[in-house]
Amino acid sequence: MSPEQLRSLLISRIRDVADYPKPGVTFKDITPLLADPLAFTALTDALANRCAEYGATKIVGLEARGFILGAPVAVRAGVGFVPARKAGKLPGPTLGQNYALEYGAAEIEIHADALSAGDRVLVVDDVLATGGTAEASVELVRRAGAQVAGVCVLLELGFLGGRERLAPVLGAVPLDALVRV
Ligand SMILES: O=P(O)(O)OC[C@H]1O[C@H](OP(=O)(O)OP(=O)(O)O)[C@H](O)[C@@H]1O
Ligand SMILES: Nc1ncnc2[nH]cnc12
Repeated sequence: MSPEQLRSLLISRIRDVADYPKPGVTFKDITPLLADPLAFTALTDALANRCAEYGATKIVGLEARGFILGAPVAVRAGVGFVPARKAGKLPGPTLGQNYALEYGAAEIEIHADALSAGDRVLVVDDVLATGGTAEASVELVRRAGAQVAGVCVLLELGFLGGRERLAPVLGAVPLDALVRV
């Protein structure tokens, strides 16, 4: 499948929901994509290819939708999966990071011993909106002593400026969106 065919397939399986979860927000619902095995497999394969390209040794997936996308990518790419969870859910000692997102604020945590100095991490999430979540995850990975190899999202909402916000944080680290609107 060409990149353009992949893009068309993926975008055709993302549904717009007006005024959710707040008035004025158009929510990008990926559940139709998850329900289509062809589209979900194509997405998983594309992200697993990025993982190999960037030489990543671990996937960090962001709760909750980043878990759904990131876990099969880790299996397909043959690397470990590290969950970045919303605060208070991990049982061991954690590192945490507060952040704001398009429609609220939150804190994510990873286990303090989940990553080591030799790890190269691919951060996987479904949507890049304001970039608050991605920025927090990059900070967490670096505070855990690992290197960020790349950030990959299914969908970038370009008009919210996440890419511009992340540019100084990422430097030469690639930020890859399979679909941009
Ligand atoms: O770029 P930002 O403005 O930070 O927004 C992007 C984040 O928002 C959504 O997560 P949400 O916290 O709604 O979590 P969910 O996956 O649990 O639905 C989405 O899955 C991204 O993680
Ligand atoms: N508009 C949006 N749709 C889906 N997920 C999001 N995360 C942040 N903004 C979002």
